[in-house]
Amino acid sequence: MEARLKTFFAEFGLSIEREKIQLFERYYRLLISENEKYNLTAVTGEDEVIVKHFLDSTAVLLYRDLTDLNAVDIGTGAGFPGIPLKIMVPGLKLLLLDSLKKRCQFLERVVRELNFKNVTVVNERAENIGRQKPYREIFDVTFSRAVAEVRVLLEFHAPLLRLGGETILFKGPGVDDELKKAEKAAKQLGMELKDVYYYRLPGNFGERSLVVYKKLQTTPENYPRRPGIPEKRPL
Ligand SMILES: C[S@@+](CC[C@H](N)C(=O)[O-])C[C@H]1O[C@@H](n2cnc3c(N)ncnc32)[C@H](O)[C@@H]1O
Repeated sequence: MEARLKTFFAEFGLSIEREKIQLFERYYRLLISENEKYNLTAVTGEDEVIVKHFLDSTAVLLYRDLTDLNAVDIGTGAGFPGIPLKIMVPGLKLLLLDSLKKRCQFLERVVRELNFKNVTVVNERAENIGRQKPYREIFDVTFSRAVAEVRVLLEFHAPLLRLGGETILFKGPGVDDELKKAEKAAKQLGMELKDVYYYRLPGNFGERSLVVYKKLQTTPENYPRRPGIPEKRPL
């Protein structure tokens, strides 16, 4: 696996040291051995996991540095993009948030076995944590991959983000419709679309995009609304 990881990371434009390769290998082994028990991922082939999960999660590093930032990964599932980003940027302070208890139990194990510092796992819904004082408006950067449409995600992310912070959403190649639909939500929540970066995964695994919003105003106190409402009645 070491050679495959090196090749794919180099093709993607990122350099990776030996210790990081070893952490990815341990993470891969845990993901595969615990997949049945925790229902973690449909993707299990070595190349596919490396490219579609590991590399894709690190795409943000092609565009910006995350060293020492305070980050939350909302709807992290088996740890994407949070865990690969933590491997690549050991100084990242990270909260891994997911509403599924089983996935959080798996993440606790990853944190223990990979010996991560400054990583917290919270089993909660984004709508609930966003209303709680210790978490509200404290994060420099917030991520989500494959969780919901942009206008729903903005309601999850904006309340957790500090003023001037950035929300980074991992999306497929065609995001124009979603961005248009999210214009009203962005305005209401004090967020502004800053950039959309398009990139191609190595090995013909397809195209993706990163959608970046910046927080310009404090989020009104009535957001996020109660669990389930953002999806049922998006802004
Ligand atoms: C399709 S999975 C994607 C997981 C991971 N981000 C990835 O890219 O592989 C969506 C995850 O979001 C979580 N999720 C969905 N809605 C959520 C919410 N409102 N609050 C917290 N987690 C949520 C689910 O439990 C699930 O693990």
